[in-house]
Amino acid sequence: MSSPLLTAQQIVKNFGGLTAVANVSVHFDQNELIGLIGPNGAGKTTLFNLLTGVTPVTSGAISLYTDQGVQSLNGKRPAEIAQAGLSRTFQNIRLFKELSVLDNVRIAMTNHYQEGFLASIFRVPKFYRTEADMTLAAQKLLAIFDLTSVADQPAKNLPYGIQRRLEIVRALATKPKLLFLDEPAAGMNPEETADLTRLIRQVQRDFHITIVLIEHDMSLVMNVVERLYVLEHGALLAEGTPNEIQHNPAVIKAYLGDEA
Ligand SMILES: Nc1ncnc2c1ncn2[C@@H]1O[C@H](COP(=O)(O)OP(=O)(O)OP(=O)(O)O)[C@@H](O)[C@H]1O
Repeated sequence: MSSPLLTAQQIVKNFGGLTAVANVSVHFDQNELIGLIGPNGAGKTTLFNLLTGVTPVTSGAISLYTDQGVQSLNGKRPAEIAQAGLSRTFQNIRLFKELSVLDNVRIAMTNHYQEGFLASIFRVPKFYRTEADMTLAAQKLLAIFDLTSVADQPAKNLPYGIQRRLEIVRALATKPKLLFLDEPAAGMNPEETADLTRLIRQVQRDFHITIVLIEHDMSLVMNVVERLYVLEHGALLAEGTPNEIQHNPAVIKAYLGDEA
């Protein structure tokens, strides 16, 4: 039996008259790799924003299962949610472009515990004793992701696919229990997408974390995830294994129709 990590029950988000997320319930278990798919405007990014505190829910309950019991995430700010163990990447790349690859990772580590960029930049987070320890940990992460040779380069010099990889490293630098990836393969060529697929699998396995992935690239999703949720017009259309989803008539009609 898998144990739950995060549950969202009957989540609703209204933007004025528009219901972007309509009564959606999902659960993500420990060490799971889950896909979230659906047509444009289905509410996928909004759901990520709700779960990570970027946008407040209109109604519904978000609960995180921890060693200390169940913790409600409702009303928590993004920094508090990050501290609770949820980390994410965004659709658009959000690196500090002028800073080195290594500093991008070090800042991500410190951001976990401090609110402001300036306040955090020279502080060492709790889980490292010294700045040297933190730098060593950042270097180790870069090595795992094959980024050692570019550690001293400004992030802006990296090719697009490598920048996206660095974003995942930054999200991992906060030592999350749950990692949300919002279209990590967007804009990548097939070779970069194949590399990324391997990387996501490796991260989930080696870091023993739960990963939730929004993705338009169906080959990536179907190859990598264990379970999928499908959203349409803000509502949950289906849930199942990749095989079940691929054969679900409602999903084929709503989303896979042009690929089936
Ligand atoms: N801040 C906002 N204010 C008003 N409407 C919003 C806001 N954010 C999202 N929406 C609307 O909510 C709906 C869901 O959008 P969302 O971006 O979550 O969809 P998505 O499934 O992530 O789409 P895509 O695959 O194109 O990224 C859309 O109709 C969108 O226009």
